[in-house]
Amino acid sequence: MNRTMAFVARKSFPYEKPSTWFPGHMHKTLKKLQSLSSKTDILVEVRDARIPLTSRNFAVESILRNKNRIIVYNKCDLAVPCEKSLSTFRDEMAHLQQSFQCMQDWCQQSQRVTFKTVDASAYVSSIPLYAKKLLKRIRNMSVHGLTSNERVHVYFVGMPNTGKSSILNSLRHVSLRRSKAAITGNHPGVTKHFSEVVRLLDDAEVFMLDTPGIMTPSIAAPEDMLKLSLVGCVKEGLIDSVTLVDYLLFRINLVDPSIYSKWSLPTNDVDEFLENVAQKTGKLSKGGGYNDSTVAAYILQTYRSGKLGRFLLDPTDKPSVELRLQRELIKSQKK
Ligand SMILES: Nc1nc2c(ncn2[C@@H]2O[C@H](COP(=O)(O)OP(=O)(O)OP(=O)(O)O)[C@@H](O)[C@H]2O)c(=O)[nH]1
Repeated sequence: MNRTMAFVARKSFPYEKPSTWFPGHMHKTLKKLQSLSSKTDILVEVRDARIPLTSRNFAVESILRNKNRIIVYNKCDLAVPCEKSLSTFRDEMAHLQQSFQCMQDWCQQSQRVTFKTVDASAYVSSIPLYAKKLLKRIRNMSVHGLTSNERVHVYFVGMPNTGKSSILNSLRHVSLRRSKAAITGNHPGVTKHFSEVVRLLDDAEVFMLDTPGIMTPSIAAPEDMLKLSLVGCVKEGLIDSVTLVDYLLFRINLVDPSIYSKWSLPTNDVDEFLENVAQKTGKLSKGGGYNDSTVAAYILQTYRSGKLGRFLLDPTDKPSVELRLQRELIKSQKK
């Protein structure tokens, strides 16, 4: 039997560090979001489609629950390989939404709080069709809540680097043909303050605001930090890059080890993997050594640009989702 056929992937990845990343500007943002009171405001919550559960910020759930909310699963181009799987993804997200709804119904009965309609959609910020659909949703929601000259503010909220500013820019471009209003960047924490108010519609008083990305003050499970770091929601360097590549290797092996066949035979050994990648990409020194951080950074960059498999890092089956929501509930009650 050859090595590829005999390969057995690891079943678990032990990781116990319960750290989070919650600098001062996130704390301020959380407080400011808490003070928003207008009934007509709309919150567009941007999540990363690769981690639909982990990029759900349970710390802001209590803030968002009385608001008109649209959930956007952005970066679908990095999470699902083709249009066919996009429709499966949409079904999975609809199912997820039902689970969230069940939890909300439970909270509603036990804690006497109310939730407004939540609308969820898949998104890719560079595709105008998605922007047009989102624009239509926002228009319907705003016009519904408007009286004469009342203003509607649309806030873009979510974890760092999920694409909030990019979505704001794409909407503005599609609606008004205007150029970028928000600064974007390929690392987390680019937006540090609430942005200026910018117009979204020219025939109604609907305006948009970008807000800084916020993480949760504590995390529901230690593995969350690995996932958030892998997709780039967390500051670079917080988790060692070789550990991240090891986790990525673990996750790819569960999906399909042939994803990295151009570099290496299937392996569970991160050192062997790094060495093979270094060799195949010309990163070995004359003496045969390699810099593991440089090779790890290259692998992470390849994954983040969608060139190393497109798959979800969160399980979306019913028992996993329920377990996840229970954990979140316990965490948010402990605060
Ligand atoms: N592949 C892909 N990349 C995207 C998408 N949307 C945004 N990006 C990229 O993701 C990175 C982060 O985008 P931003 O719009 O700055 O994200 P943000 O949520 O405003 O970031 P913070 O300021 O950290 O809160 C940028 O490099 C964007 O080009 C998408 O749909 N697909």
